[in-house]
Parts: sequence; structure tokens; C-alpha cells
Amino acid sequence: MMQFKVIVRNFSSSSAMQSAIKNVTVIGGGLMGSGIAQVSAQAGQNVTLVDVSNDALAKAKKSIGTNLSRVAKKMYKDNPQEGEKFVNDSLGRINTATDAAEASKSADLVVEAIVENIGVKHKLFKQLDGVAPSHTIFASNTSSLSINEIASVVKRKDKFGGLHFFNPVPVMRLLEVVKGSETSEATYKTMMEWGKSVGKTCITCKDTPGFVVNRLLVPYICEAIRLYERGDASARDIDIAMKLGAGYPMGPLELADYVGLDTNKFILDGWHKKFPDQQLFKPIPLLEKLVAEGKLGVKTGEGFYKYEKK
Ligand SMILES: CCCCCCCCCCCCCC(=O)CC(=O)SCCNC(=O)CCNC(=O)[C@H](O)C(C)(C)COP(=O)(O)OP(=O)(O)OC[C@H]1O[C@@H](n2cnc3c(N)ncnc32)[C@H](O)[C@@H]1OP(=O)(O)O
Ligand SMILES: NC(=O)C1=CN([C@@H]2O[C@H](COP(=O)(O)OP(=O)(O)OC[C@H]3O[C@@H](n4cnc5c(N)ncnc54)[C@H](O)[C@@H]3O)[C@@H](O)[C@H]2O)C=CC1
Repeated sequence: MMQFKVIVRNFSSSSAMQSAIKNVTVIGGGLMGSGIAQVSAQAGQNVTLVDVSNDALAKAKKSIGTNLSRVAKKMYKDNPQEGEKFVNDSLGRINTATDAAEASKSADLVVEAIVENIGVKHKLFKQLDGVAPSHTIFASNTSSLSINEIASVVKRKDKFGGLHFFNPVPVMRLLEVVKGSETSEATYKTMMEWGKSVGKTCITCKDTPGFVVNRLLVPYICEAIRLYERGDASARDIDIAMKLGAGYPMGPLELADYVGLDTNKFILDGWHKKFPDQQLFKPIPLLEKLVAEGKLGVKTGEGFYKYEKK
């Protein structure tokens, strides 16, 4: 029988692979941005986390603190004092700000993790391009948009690429490093090195819709929702089927709730607009209904399932 082993990697700054990137600005302190800020700080980098309000930033810092403690519990299980130091040191490397332009002035790397909307991303990068130092690399954590399209509004197209993390960022080991058509080799190399420095296994992908993982995951989740919508099986049974029958850690509907149904909808709408003849990307009435009702999944306490607030 095949044996599985849980691998706990050491992220402390002394053991982390060195990277040319010392100062990272992460824009968007939601589900993904807070995780990206966390793994960067764990790796010893100086992080500025930006969001639109101090409330959002306070929420992000609280969740980073909780998740750092989960990591420390595993990494320092025999030395809780060191664990506490790791948490405090990592938190101490994260500053917060509400002015993205100001926060990008000292960045070697800007990672954008704001809402999945091309107009909003364009507005942000256009503004940052005018103020960030010329050496600063810009990266988007987009799930489904084209890196070339996002980069179209900046002059530094050679210093723009995709850094696509997975949720939950501190746990998921993969980073997709996406080369746009004008991303330079030097930028690509720095992004790969930086990815390794924050503890991820990096794969390279061209700027193709969904990159590798979401190209496969989106049709899978869409089909699961349609199966449920048709009444062919209950949500619970669909999820159990894929966990026990295919060995996935989460079922597709649990995963859709975990990712956020609003993000799912942004992705589906965007791909439907781009590929109107593709049946797989046709709007799903049940998804439209849940999002319209504000049932966005885990983050709002209800999606396909109900969640208790912790
Ligand atoms: C809906 C309409 C269709 C439209 C299109 C659909 C599109 C959808 C496509 C995706 C959209 C965008 C997403 C994207 O771009 C890419 C993604 O991120 S896809 C998501 C990838 N992630 C997964 O697949 C997650 C799969 N799940 C898991 O791996 C596990 O279930 C999980 C680790 C999340 C939780 O594990 P579980 O055993 O269930 O629970 P525990 O709570 O016990 O956790 C286990 C272990 O891990 C530690 N841990 C968990 N979370 C964190 C954290 N945030 N930080 C630190 N540590 C964490 C926890 O402490 C446990 O540690 P132990 O020591 O083992 O106790
Ligand atoms: N949710 C997921 O599982 C994954 C999402 N992504 C991508 O990551 C990005 C972020 O997604 P999530 O973290 O899930 O979203 P989220 O909704 O949890 O967080 C987005 C954050 O960005 C902030 N924001 C919005 N506009 C801003 C601006 N102009 N300046 C500063 N902050 C701003 C919001 O206030 C919010 O806190 C999206 O592009 C998404 O496609 C990528 C991988 C996985």
C-alpha cells in the first residue's frame, strides 16, 4: 500500500532560500492577499499589506495571526517559545496601508490580489506604474484573467507576470508562475526564485485561460453544480463521492464555497463572455441566485452549505 507522509517545511528566514526580493507589497488583504503576505513574512521579507479600509486590514492581520499560530504549532511542536517568537517576528514584518501608490514606492515586488475584475485591476496597475521604482516587478494573482490583458495598461510589460497561489496559501504547496508574452527572462527568473523563497514548488505556464489548475478545475466544479441543480444527487453526496471515490481533500461544492461563490461567478462570467459557444462556461442559474442573495460561501457563512462563525 502506498504510504503518505505529511511534510512540514521550515519557513524561518534563516533557512529560506535567498531571493533578490526584500520588500513585497501585497495589494488586497482578503482570502489570498493575507495568505501571500503571511508566507512572505514567514520567509523573512518586509511586507506591506494594502486594502481599501483599516477594518479590512485589521481582519486580515487577525486571520494571519491565527494561521501563523497553526503553522508554528506544527513547526515548533517541541519548542512553543520559539513558536511564539516565530509568530511575533513574522507579524512584525507586516505593515499595513490603505494607499497602494505610496506603499508601492519602496517595493521590489508588488503582488496584486484584489477582486477578479479587469477594470479594477487596470485602474490599480496604471496608477502604480507611474509611481513604483523602475526595477519593481508587478505580478497578478488572478485566477482566470489574461496576464497580457492585465499588463496592457503598464509601460513595464517586461517586468509583469503572473504569480498564481492556491487557497489556503500557507498550506497549498504549488505556485503557478505565468509568463506573459512580454515578460523578460530576468523577471521570470526572479519570480521563480521568489516563489521558492516563500516555500512553494513552482511550475511555469504560458498565459493561457485558467493556466493549468483552473483550466481543469473550473469545468469540474461547474459540472458538479449542474449535477446538484438538476437534482441528480444531494450536495453532500456529490462531495462525499469525489472525496471517497476520487481521493480529493474537499468535494467540489465544498471547494466552491471555500473559494468564494462571487469569485467563482466572476470567473465563469468572464470565460462565458470570452468563449460564448463553450457550453461548459454557460451561466448557472443556481450560482447566480446564491450570489444575488449574498450567499458567497464560507466567508459569508452560507453558500451550498451553512457555516458557523468562528
Ligand atoms: C461555482 C461555479 C463554477 C464556476 C467556476 C468555478 C471556478 C472554481 C475554480 C477555482 C477558482 C479560483 C481558485 C483558484 O484560483 C485556485 C485555488 O486556490 S483552487 C483551491 C485549491 N485548494 C484546494 O483544493 C483545497 C483542498 N482542501 C484541502 O487541502 C484541505 O481540505 C484543507 C487544507 C483546506 C483543510 O484540511 P482539513 O483536513 O479539511 O482541515 P483542517 O482544518 O484540519 O486542516 C488541516 C491542516 O492544515 C492546517 N491549515 C488549514 N488551513 C490553514 C491555514 N489557512 N493556514 C495554516 N494552516 C492551515 C490545519 O491547521 C491542519 O493542521 P494539522 O496540524 O494537520 O491539524
Ligand atoms: N479565492 C480563491 O480561492 C483564489 C482567488 N484567487 C484570485 O485572487 C484575487 C483575490 O481573491 P480573494 O482573495 O479570494 O478575494 P477577496 O474578496 O477575499 O479579497 C479581495 C480584497 O481586495 C480588496 N480590494 C478590492 N479592491 C481593492 C483595491 N483597489 N485596492 C486594495 N484592495 C482592494 C478587498 O477589499 C478585499 O479585501 C482574485 O484575482 C482571485 O481570482 C487566486 C487563487 C485562489
